[in-house]
Amino acid sequence: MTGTPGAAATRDGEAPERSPPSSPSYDLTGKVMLLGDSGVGKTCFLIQFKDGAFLSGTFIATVGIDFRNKIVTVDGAKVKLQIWDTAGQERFRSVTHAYYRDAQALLLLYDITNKSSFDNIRAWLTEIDEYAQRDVVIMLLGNKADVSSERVIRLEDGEMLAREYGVPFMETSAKTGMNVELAFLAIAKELKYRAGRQAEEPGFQIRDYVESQKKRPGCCSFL
Ligand SMILES: Nc1nc2c(ncn2[C@@H]2O[C@H](COP(=O)(O)OP(=O)(O)OP(=O)(O)O)[C@@H](O)[C@H]2O)c(=O)[nH]1
Repeated sequence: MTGTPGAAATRDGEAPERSPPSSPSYDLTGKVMLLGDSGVGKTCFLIQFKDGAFLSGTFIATVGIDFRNKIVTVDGAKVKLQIWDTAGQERFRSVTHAYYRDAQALLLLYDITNKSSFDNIRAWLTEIDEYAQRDVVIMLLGNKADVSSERVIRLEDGEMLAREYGVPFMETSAKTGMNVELAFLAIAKELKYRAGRQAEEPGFQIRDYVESQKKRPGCCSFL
């Protein structure tokens, strides 16, 4: 929601590229980018994860790029996630392209109440193919699952698209918090698995993990 074009904000009072301190309070770090059309809820998704709060009211589009850090614990390891919130508006694309190559994971959001945000997912995936690392972790998220009365994209449509591209998928709500933490935890688990991967180890499968953990819209009392 805030930021300066072409420059990374330092909201946490910490420069994003600064080297870790001599005895870091985490075991590994990972860069995660939030992508998707303007208004799908990327900033709210990040704030819900970081602060457990939902920003309602006037929509203020992100300018350029912004970031927040959060440390999560997975399987006994502390993973510091450096999360980049990008501007969805077309005019900021050249700014965000520069950040793709450093990202280990991408959360690609559409809005279940906005058909064009879903239709544009293919274009986002083409862009990812062009600018991101080959082995980047991608997760597709259908956000605003709390607004069932305005839904235009069915759960099955999201599932089908994700299957086509071989990526994990969930519907989420930055408002209620549904599946928000799970999305980041799954990414952190995948990054931890990759960092310590042993040839003989049975592989961690992020899609299986997400399928086993996710909540479906309407399933839960907090919706
Ligand atoms: N009901 C509901 N509203 C949401 C949700 N997430 C975001 N919103 C609303 O959607 C609007 C856009 O949210 P943002 O998080 O600013 O969208 P964005 O994707 O960051 O937009 P850009 O910064 O332009 O890329 C705001 O009015 C939010 O309050 C959600 O899960 N449920």
